[in-house]
Amino acid sequence: MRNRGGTAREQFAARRDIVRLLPRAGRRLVAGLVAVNLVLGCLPVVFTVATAMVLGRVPAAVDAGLDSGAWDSLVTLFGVAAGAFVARQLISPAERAMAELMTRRIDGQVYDELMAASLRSPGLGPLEDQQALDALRTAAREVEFGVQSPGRAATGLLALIARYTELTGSAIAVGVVFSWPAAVALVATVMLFRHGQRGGLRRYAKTRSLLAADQREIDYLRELAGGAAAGKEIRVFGLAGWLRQRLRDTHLRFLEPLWAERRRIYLWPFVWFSVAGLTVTGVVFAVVGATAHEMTLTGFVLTATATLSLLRLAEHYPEADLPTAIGMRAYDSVRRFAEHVDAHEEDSGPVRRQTVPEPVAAIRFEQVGFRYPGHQRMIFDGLDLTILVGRCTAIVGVNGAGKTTLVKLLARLYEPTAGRITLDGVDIRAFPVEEWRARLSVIFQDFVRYESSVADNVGLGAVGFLDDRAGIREVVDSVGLAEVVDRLPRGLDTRLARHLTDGTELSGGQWQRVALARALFALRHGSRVVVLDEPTASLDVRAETGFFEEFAGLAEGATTLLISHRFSTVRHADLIVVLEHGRVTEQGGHEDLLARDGRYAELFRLQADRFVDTPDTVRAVEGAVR
Ligand SMILES: Nc1ncnc2c1ncn2[C@@H]1O[C@H](COP(=O)(O)OP(=O)(O)OP(=O)(O)O)[C@@H](O)[C@H]1O
Repeated sequence: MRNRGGTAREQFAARRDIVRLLPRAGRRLVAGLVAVNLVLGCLPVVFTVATAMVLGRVPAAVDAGLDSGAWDSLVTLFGVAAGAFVARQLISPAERAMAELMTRRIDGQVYDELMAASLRSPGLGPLEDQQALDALRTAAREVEFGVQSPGRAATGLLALIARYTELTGSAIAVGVVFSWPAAVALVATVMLFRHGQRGGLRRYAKTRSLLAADQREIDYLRELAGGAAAGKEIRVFGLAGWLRQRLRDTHLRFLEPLWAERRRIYLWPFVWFSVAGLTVTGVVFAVVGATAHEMTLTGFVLTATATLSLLRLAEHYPEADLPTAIGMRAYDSVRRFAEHVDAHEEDSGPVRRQTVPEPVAAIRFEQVGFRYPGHQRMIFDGLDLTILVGRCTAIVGVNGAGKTTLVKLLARLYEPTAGRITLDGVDIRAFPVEEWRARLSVIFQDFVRYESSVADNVGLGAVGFLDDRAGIREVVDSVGLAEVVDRLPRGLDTRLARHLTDGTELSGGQWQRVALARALFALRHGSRVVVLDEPTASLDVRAETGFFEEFAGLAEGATTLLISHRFSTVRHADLIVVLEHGRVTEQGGHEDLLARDGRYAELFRLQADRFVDTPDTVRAVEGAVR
């Protein structure tokens, strides 16, 4: 991770990075904000000088009377001071509006960059890599809410122009009318104090970044407490108290180091500033007092007010200090995330551009080895598996055997760490990943329930054909959803989300049929291989019994990979493969495997027994009821 903020060189690099972001806001806006900040920096100096001159000239003007030139010049100077004051009041809101616009433009582009990096990744690697996820979440949170974002860092940097212009102007005033050494001493005091304070802020920023994991846990717990997803279980299990306590503990763990750091930032600079500031002011005023008889009234007033203005500039600049200290961390995170994505991309080897041929014989896993990034455990080790084209292959295995992982490898969401997967002898890495995926239609166990219309939920199986309404209608009817859809208030256009106006919610089984329809729709539009991960998990017994015949009819001719715990679902498959300990341990037809009396037969009988009323099971159930 880049460590911003330690040495002067790193601070310079951080500033340079902010400057590089500025052109994203548009040259005219940047030039406008620079000009406005320069003016905002000059106006207080003009006000101070004009006021001092007004005060210095009052005695002479009073002596000379209302019709005198001295009185006129007094009125003119008063007009200048008042003008400077009013102009500042008017220009400040304009500066804030321009700064808002700049923040939005820069953050918008940085967010786009982040999303592009996130979606650019062909695989899931970066989204399951803990460090990459940390970077993604930090970046997304800051940029999305624009609190301490890169956009704020950019506007904060420009706001410094106003502060330092005022500082320079006030120092010049003190130097010209009083003493250059005093001006230098005052500026040095101001800068020293600023340095100390910014050091504190940098430490604060660092502490904050070290607490990213706690911040993530807070986000998660908040989502859990406020979201509908966990709402049922929290209420049924009475988890509200546990959740509140955990939120409180995590919050405290997160906030306590921050509070401590904040105390250090506010307390010690305040003490040092008081000591140093009072000493320098005391010395300046002592010298002013001693030489007052040699000074004009204007010089005296100007020295006093400019000195006080200068010292006021040693304070914390809320519009600039925190945003420049923290804002770029989000941008660093965007870059770190993009680097992770690129690193994962390199892992998947060079992209070759061979066109995916029409499958003829088989897809083969050849001596495939795989472990998840960042994990040591081999999920597959020397896996050989053949998926025959045009046939239905079923994969069975206990929980955690690697069935879903196998699908992820097939869809190239991950690449094997050893061996290869081939289509008719060609390594699938030779095909452009998006072209390969267009030939696959995968419905995962946790398929996505898009908060969109029924038509979209089906049509997203082949996004280029979303306007094929007739095709969507046909697959919806073929999976037995016709009646359900006809009863919906807006038919196919009903949105499937209860919280949306006119939206509705489907049952688990109905959703599963929607997912099946999505797979079938993909098949109509160019996909050749259908993969269904637990397709009957939410179907009722009647629907499950008929599932295989129905689906086989609908997906006629397609290569099907079926993953299920339910043996009643897989028993009709052409080939059943038992996956265990990262390898294929048995394969064959249902009857074959039963006759072999191995693992498949054992698991099949175990499941079948649950549905057969043997005297033993009847006795057991009756005993349990009594
Ligand atoms: N993203 C991941 N990162 C690390 N390990 C993972 C990841 N996903 C799965 N695993 C591990 O890989 C193994 C295989 O998981 P997989 O989901 O493929 O099993 P499965 O056979 O589909 O299980 P189930 O029948 O329960 O759905 C498990 O031990 C799991 O802990």
